[in-house]
Amino acid sequence: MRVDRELKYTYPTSKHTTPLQTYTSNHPFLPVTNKHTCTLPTHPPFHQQTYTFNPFPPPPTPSNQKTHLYPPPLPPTNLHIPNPPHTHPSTNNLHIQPRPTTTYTSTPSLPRTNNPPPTLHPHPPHPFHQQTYTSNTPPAPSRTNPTPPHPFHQQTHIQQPTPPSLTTPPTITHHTPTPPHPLPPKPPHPHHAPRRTSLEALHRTSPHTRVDVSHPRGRSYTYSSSRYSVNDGYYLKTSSVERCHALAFGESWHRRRSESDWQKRPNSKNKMATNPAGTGIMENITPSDSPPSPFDAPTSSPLPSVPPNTPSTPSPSGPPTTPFPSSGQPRFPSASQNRDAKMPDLPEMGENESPGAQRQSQVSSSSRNSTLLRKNPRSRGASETSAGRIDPGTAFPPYDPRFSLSLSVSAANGAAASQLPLDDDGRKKIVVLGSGDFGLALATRLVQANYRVAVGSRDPERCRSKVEATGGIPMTHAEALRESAVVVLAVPFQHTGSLPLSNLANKIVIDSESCHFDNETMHARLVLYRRSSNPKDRDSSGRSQAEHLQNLLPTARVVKAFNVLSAYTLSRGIRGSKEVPVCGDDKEAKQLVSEVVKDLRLDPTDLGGLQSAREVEEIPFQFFTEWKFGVILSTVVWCIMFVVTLFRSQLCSNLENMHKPNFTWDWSGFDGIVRDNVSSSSAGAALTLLALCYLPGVIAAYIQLARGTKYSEFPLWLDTWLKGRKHIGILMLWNAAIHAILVLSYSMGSVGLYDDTYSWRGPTYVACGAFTLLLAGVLGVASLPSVSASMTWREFSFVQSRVGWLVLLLASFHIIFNFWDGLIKNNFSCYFLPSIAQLCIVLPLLTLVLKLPLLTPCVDRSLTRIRQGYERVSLHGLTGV
Ligand SMILES: NC(=O)C1=CN([C@@H]2O[C@H](COP(=O)(O)OP(=O)(O)OC[C@H]3O[C@@H](n4cnc5c(N)ncnc54)[C@H](OP(=O)(O)O)[C@@H]3O)[C@@H](O)[C@H]2O)C=CC1
Ligand SMILES: [Cu+2]
Repeated sequence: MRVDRELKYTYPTSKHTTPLQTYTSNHPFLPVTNKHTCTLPTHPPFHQQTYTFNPFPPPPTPSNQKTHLYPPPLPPTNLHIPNPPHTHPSTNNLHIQPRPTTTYTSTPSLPRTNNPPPTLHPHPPHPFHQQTYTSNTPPAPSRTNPTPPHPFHQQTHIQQPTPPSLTTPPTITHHTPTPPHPLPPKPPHPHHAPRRTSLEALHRTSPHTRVDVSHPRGRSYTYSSSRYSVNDGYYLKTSSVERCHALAFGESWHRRRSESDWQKRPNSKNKMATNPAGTGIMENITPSDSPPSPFDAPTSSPLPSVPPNTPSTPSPSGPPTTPFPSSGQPRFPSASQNRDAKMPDLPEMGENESPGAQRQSQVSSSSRNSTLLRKNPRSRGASETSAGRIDPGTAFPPYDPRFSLSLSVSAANGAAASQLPLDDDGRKKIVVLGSGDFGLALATRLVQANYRVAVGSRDPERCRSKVEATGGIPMTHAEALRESAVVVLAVPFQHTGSLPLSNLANKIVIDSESCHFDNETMHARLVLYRRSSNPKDRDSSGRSQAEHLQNLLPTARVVKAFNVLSAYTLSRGIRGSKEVPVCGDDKEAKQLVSEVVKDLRLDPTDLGGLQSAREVEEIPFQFFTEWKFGVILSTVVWCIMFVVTLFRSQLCSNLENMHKPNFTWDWSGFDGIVRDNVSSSSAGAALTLLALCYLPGVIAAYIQLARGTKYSEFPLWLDTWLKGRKHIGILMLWNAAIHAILVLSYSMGSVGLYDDTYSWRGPTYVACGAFTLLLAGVLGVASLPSVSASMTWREFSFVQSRVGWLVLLLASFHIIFNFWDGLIKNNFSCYFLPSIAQLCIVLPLLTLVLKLPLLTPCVDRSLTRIRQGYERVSLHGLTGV
């Protein structure tokens, strides 16, 4: 008796869009038992499959001789056996024969188990029974071109991908069938969906790929070392990656800030959408740029998917992505990623225009750096390519939104770093040129890290004592350069020409210079660099010193590093970790320098190519760049409040009486300026700033809902606003604290809390104020990088979003209960100026009112889907399904 057996595995690949994928293979199983488990030894447990065997094994025939030791790559989540002749009409099944058939369909709605699938047919199929395998995909080929079936094995193969072989991992092909139903398929319940982390999927598709994951929040160094090894790859726990909306290949989830930026990386999105193994699994790795927001429904599948049939190339009409750096997070010409990766993108990593392989190597770097790179609004080109993605729903965004996720991937088979030469004692040898403050401080740290440091000087005898005090060895430049192939330049750039440059040929030269020490020169250079909005001009006029050095030393491999440190902190010993951006065009040299940085107990951050040095060199000279927006905003708000209180409390009474005879200026009211005006101005400013923390997220949500996609750019003002929320929040806390302190110190006695006029409102509003202050403090503390780094993403999101909204509500009640009557009434005195309570309650109420519709289930669901990558109308011209 011969039975041809086919197993058909159908499973959903995408939550919203997907056509079911069907894998069919012939398995002449042995009839040992009717239960057998095959496990792929090199894969995670979810590969375990259970097979049920037909008791009637077919003898090998020419058409049926393939032996598969391993099951197909993706296991059936369930085998669902409908009554053979009746299949649901909506599945577009093809029935060749109405005779007894065995139909295997996996349905996402059934719980996935490891139990053996049910017997293939309630009755053992007759060997000659024709078996028909149905698929949810249109079976046109089999209808039009039916291969004459073997007389004993009449079969209809609606889809027959290449069966898995023993040696090469099977590939999964994507089919883009007509959607069987006009409505998108219901997303599988998260518990039923196959649980694969993004990195597991990545690991499966590219098992020899190394994945570095850093935490989406906080400075990258916090998590830069968190790697979890699995087999020969790396993966991170589900929660970490999925919650962060991990990104594939560390790129492409960045938001594109401008057309020119987009043009710099025309293939970035393609890189994300097409995975190297061609398996399509990568679609589970979502380029979702925004971290989970308050609107992210917990019911969403852990891995939001991108519609597979959505072209990944953007429309030529404009930059398609959302504002985020997602993070997330990329401004560098080399780095992108993700997010943007934002991020984002990470979500917004450094993005470089450099194409191809160089770009790949930069990808890993770009994600990383971001914390150190403050966005300079004036230098949009290269720097802004790394735009981070921000979660509009979280009031205090991560320390650097470009870090919403930094996920970098680099090929593990890349060249290994060359080794530093060792001395007889096994110490690594390195050269420091220059015996100035920085050279000596660096030498000290290197010696502490068990390096043999040759300090090159124009006059070794003169600096001998200083150098020897560090543990270094004073030498002439030429002597020192014979010591090692790795040289740190600790000589001011303008004196580089007096060094024996020919001796630097073929060496790895670490340029530690930030900017010219000469203020005038430095200023000139920065102006030159920032003046032009055209990246081309900047390339020609604003080249970094590291690039100049590379031009000067064409055979050397220049790496920029250490410039963000100061001699002072180096010599005193840095507590904890410190991020040190490293950039250079030579990957191997960069890797080696990174090792040196690590040896000094610092955290190297790969920023990609040497061009990134343009921004790296400016880092030490940035001056509260990120705070600018928040400080200006809060100052303006506070001043408005103060002027209003000044008029209403002090000026108006005088101004209105000025025309009266015998008018004399009444100064009595001015006594309370510090006590009352400052207190109420601070209170009003605090409440307004709190609303301003949450308002942009609400506006962003409406924009996303209106556009039906998150892959479109927010207006610049909104983008700036979103990114400034953290600082606005901290300044809000500052104002609230001032108000609380002043009220407690001066006003408590005069408030009359327990007057009859206040009745229950007195204690209530005070309690609201107290809780507001307390919870606002929690918000502020949770936004500290060290604190947020210790929280999970969900905890962080909960605090910044849910608790934040609660604070806004309590603060509004604090005002409402206090000024119960005065909120509505206005006696229109004092030039129609509103009272401070009326003024400061407007924005909170507006924000709360706008937020309410977003909480309704249908709107919430739509928004959640959009933020998971669903596009109602794709930017690429296709309609999302
Ligand atoms: N100071 C700091 O905190 C930091 C400095 N840096 C960078 O490190 C570099 C050195 O800084 P720093 O040590 O503070 O500077 P210093 O002026 O203290 O030292 C510079 C050293 O360079 C050598 N030098 C000076 N003039 C010449 C010349 N004409 N030809 C050859 N060598 C010369 C001298 O060493 P000798 O007499 O032995 O030849 C001198 O000690 C700079 O590029 C700076 O940007 C980077 C980060 C922090
Ligand atoms: Cu108050």
